Amino acid sequence: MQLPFTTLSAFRALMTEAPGADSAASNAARDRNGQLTKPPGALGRLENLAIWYAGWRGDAQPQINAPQVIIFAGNHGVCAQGVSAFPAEVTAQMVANFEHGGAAINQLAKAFSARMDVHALSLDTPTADFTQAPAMSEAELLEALQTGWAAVDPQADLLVTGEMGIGNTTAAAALAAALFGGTGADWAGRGTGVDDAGLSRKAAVVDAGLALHDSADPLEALRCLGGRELAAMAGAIAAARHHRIPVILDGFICTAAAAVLEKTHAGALDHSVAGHLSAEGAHQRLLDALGKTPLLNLGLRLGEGSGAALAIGVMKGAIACHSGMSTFAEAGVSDS
Ligand SMILES: O=C(O)c1ccc[n+]([C@@H]2O[C@H](COP(=O)([O-])O)[C@@H](O)[C@H]2O)c1
Ligand SMILES: Cc1cc2nc[nH]c2cc1C
Repeated sequence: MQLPFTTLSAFRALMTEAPGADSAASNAARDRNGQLTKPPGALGRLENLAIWYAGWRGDAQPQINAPQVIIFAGNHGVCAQGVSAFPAEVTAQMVANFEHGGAAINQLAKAFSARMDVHALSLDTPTADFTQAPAMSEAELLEALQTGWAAVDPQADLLVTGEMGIGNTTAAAALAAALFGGTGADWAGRGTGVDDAGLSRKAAVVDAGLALHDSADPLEALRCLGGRELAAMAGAIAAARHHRIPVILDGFICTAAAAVLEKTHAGALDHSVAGHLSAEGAHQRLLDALGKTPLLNLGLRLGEGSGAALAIGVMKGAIACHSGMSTFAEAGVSDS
């Protein structure tokens, strides 16, 4: 596949040139929504979701036939600081589990008839410990962005990006702090389940990373504090915008990765909806900073795209109603 960018500056430029929604399609969808056999507004958020989706697809009466779930995996040097309840080997072990169909996301993707792809990014070469050095070189960041971009099927009509990476809630917390301000204590959470001492350690590790790196530029923050799977998610979400594929964001790590795009170019996440609110403490703060309201709040803190995959069902429901319902005139129902 021919990639549209081979440098970080070309990636930045692509973001500024990215297409917007088709306002004729969203206006026609809004008009159709007003004629469907229900009291005005009775389908709640489903109504605006359908109009939003129609705008991005350029079709006032769209279908969802080809959702894609992509899981990116990466390893993190910052695990050396004792920031996770699990050992780093679990990342590769879970990739094998994804490949054999045994993880939660395999079942959720199947339940909503989504294609699922798994991309492990250089698991044998973890990123550098960001308390000591930038997590990635520019070349490594570029490669991960490109992997993410190329992973998106241009024919998909809905995208979920998920991740697997022991230690990545620490990377995501550091990234969120660099993008939105605040300290480690504001953004660190329990991840896979660290105890109180682990939580304080994570906050201090984030503060050490913030003190070491000049991360005023969002892509530079991603390079210094993030990780390969975060960069790949950012690349995939940017590619989805390029192809006008709506995106459902997953939990804390996915949202932090996506936030890099929004901070690089305001409006870059207009094609994205927050699938769920993770139980990871700072996810609400992150969604607030992005102005996104999650579709679901089920107490999940798994990652691997699970909350977003569940929200495929909500999106499918919204589109089934919008595109399949009869209008008052068609059904012979009195509209007032
Ligand atoms: O998506 C979330 O909000 C989320 C919250 C807590 C943990 N996780 C998952 O757990 C792993 C990171 O946790 P940790 O404790 O190793 O930083 C990683 O594989 C994530 O997919 C994910
Ligand atoms: C077992 C396990 C499964 C996961 N899936 C996503 N992150 C995870 C972290 C752990 C530890």
